[in-house]
Amino acid sequence: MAETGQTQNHSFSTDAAKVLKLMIHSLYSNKEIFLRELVSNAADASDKLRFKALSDDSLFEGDGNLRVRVSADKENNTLTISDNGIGMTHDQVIEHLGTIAKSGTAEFFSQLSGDQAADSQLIGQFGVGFYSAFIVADKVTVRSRAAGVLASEGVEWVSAGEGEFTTSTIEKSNRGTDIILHLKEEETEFADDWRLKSIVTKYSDHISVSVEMLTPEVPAVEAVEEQKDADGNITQPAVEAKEAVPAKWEPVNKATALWTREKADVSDDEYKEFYKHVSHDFADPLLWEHNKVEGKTEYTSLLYIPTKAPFDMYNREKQHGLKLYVQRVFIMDDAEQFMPTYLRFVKGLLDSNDLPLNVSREILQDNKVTQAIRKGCTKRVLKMLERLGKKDAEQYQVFWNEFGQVLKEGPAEDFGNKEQIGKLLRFASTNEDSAIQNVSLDQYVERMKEGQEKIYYVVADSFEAAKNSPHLEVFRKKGIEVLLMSDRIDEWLISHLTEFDGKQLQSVTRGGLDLGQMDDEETKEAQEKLEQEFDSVVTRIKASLEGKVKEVKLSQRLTDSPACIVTDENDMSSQMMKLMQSVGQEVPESLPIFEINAEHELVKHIADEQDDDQFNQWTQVLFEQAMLAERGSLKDPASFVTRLNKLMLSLTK
Ligand SMILES: Nc1ncnc2c1ncn2[C@@H]1O[C@H](COP(=O)(O)OP(=O)(O)OP(=O)(O)O)[C@@H](O)[C@H]1O
Repeated sequence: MAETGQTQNHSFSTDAAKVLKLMIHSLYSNKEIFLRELVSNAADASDKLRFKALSDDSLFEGDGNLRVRVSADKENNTLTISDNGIGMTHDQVIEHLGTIAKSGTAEFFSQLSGDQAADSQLIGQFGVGFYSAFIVADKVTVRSRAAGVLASEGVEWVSAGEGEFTTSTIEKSNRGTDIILHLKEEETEFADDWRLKSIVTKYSDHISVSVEMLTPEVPAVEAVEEQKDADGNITQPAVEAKEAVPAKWEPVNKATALWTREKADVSDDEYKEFYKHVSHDFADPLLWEHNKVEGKTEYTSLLYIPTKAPFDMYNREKQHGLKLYVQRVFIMDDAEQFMPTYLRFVKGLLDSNDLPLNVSREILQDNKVTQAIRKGCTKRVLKMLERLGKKDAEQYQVFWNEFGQVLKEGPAEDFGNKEQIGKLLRFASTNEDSAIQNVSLDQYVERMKEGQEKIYYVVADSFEAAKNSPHLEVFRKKGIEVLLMSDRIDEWLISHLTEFDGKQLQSVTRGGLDLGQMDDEETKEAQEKLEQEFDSVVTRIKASLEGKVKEVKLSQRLTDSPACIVTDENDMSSQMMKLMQSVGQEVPESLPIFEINAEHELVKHIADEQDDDQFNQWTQVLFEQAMLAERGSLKDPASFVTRLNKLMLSLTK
């Protein structure tokens, strides 16, 4: 560490100047939020100290009255946010304030467009926290001393937000952090007490730490005796003596932890502001629920569903979870034990009366109370979403578009709530043939045709591929709805969601197609007749494709295409094979079933072909075409092209 007074120069770890410039530009129209961010950090620092002091009281250094102070100096155009929380060491300052952003930043910032409205949403998702100070300041000084270290081990961090910062060791007698903003010339409004007070009450009323501002000194008043002129008229009224009232720090926020209040006493705006404090999100939440649970396990939960997904939501390793309080004392951030991974977008907090104050992540892991709360919270979120889905389809769609992919991990992770999660899923379907995923399984079941027993779906690489799959032909003809799935996770989802509402989910590309009672007797008879007629052709094709197919069948699913590939009931689906291959996994060899459409002109043509060589060529081409349509690639594409060319050439003769 440097000697006191010695200054060290550092560079920010990313393209900081650019990032800051973009951020300032994007957030400028809502610049006052910098104060919310800084007060929020200061309140967090107080919470952290209170928690640490549970096991080491001496960290309070005799001052357990934790508060945040906001003060302005008009003359020097500065604004100071000061806390007596946990503070930071020299190394922590470099770690926390020297990294403008976390991993994935470069990629994230490449998405910014220069359009202020769109960018501010993106930046909000990203969370700028401390650095929002640079929206209004051209220089920021941070002076901090960590709780429990010597006064001489304070640290000062200074930066103009242009890619570099300096640190030096300072003497700081009081514990905690002072953030001093040297306001830009045009931002004098933030050195005005009234303005500051109104921002603090607007954004920070609900946080549990007291935010104080200095009420200026009222000077003493000397007593004056009443004086009258000769006619008895008062020329000088009496003035009573008053003692000077010294300047005083007074709380300007309510400082009652919002979740401890009665629901009926909390306004929507207060819930929204509190969300921004706990989540570091800039946008309003989509919905929330606040509950006091009584009974065997007692706790309060305040759970929020965000409107926008954070930029790194798909990273399953990313920290997530709820803030945990025990008897109103902050214990930890990101307590992931209370939410399953597929609900990792849920933000908010829990306050438990049943956990010990010295609870650690390890204790939480294997704890009955944790399990009961997790179960309760999971059910609550699922219910909350189900209600939204029923009440407001438009809002639900906003949710689904942001978080649907994550929710699809649910049935695999949370078997017990499979049916409940199933109700929340939305898919594209042949009902509308649009890529928008807005069909629920309940809606599907409602629309099922008479005699239809299963829920049909197709999984493909893209929506277009799913929509145009030859396997859908007979379903379209009969007017049976099929769910069109094309998200990467869908195959995984469907392998865990095999039933809904007592109805089996059935892939249209798999196994024998049994449309059950939906085929009338006439159709069945016609099919049997065709099968007899084509018996020898099928045997011939089978011989021609020896070693390449498991079986050859007359298709019941095709109307327009000559042939298609079907996966045997117990084999791995084409989509799962592709998924495994894409992550470098070995895929067990399994032969497909080849189905031909006896009504198709090409198939009729082959059936009549007497020349064995020609017959083989046609069969191979039909087979390879079907493989291409289903799997997207061929083992030997060059031979396919040669064969096709040869056949086309023969047609020109
Ligand atoms: N007043 C403070 N006292 C102690 N530590 C602080 C203070 N302000 C900031 N920090 C530290 O600096 C870190 C970075 O703060 P910053 O506001 O940039 O991000 P954040 O609050 O962690 O999250 P987000 O980026 O989502 O806002 C904090 O996590 C905290 O460790």
